[in-house]
Amino acid sequence: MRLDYLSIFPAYFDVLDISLVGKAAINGLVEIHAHDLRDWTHDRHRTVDDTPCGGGAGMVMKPDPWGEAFDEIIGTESDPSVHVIFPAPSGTPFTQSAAAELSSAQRIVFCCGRYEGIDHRVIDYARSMWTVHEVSLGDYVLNGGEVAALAITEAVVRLVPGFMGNPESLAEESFSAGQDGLLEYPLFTRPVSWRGLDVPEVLMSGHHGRIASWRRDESVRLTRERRPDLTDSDSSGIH
Ligand SMILES: Nc1cc(-c2ccc3ccn(Cc4ccccc4)c3c2)n[nH]1
Repeated sequence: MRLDYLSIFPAYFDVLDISLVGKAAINGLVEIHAHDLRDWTHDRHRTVDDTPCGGGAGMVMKPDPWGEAFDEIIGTESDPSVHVIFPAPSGTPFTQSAAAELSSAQRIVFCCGRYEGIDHRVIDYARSMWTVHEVSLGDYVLNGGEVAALAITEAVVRLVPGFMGNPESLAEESFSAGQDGLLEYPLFTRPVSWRGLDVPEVLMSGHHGRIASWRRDESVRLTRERRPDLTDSDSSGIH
């Protein structure tokens, strides 16, 4: 899997060399390429923004640098196997199932906007050439797309076959299909007693049936408390 990042702050992606994603890069599972959008400007000030047509506050990212960067990084041929991701507050909420779908992609290009956003013709052009995803991380406002690109990268790469040492652990995570779309139950490890707080006895009983039942009950309880929106979905085991 090749991952490209287009941004006016490409150094944001240096962190990928440190983390787990860095290991995947070393193992050849993923290739990481960060690019400075200003490399595709031609004026002395390396300008990437301009005032919004129709007025309004803030600045909008000009289409020209994006188009030239696309030509060089992706090419001028249409290819639906290339996934181009535009993080945006107006995007579709990013989900675990979207991460799972993207984990089989061979090529993902993250377009990280700043200012008030990117000229919409850039997205329209990308849609005419590749498979485009406008995604939101959640209902809160970031200053640009870089943090969202990092989060999406981690969610996707950890699902790439061969990346996780123990793929079985993926099945038990919150939001995974194996968890029936429920939140993960509380976790404990040694010591059994810590600052007057004890591990639930059932977990020390060695009785696998009771342990499984306790964990299920805890997942249902937590999901009902914190994410009632998940309790009605078809994928959840509770209705
Ligand atoms: N989930 C999520 C995504 C973003 C996001 C993504 C890309 C950009 C590019 C510029 N901004 C700043 C901005 C703030 C408010 C309104 C419009 C643009 C971005 C924010 N915020 N929150």
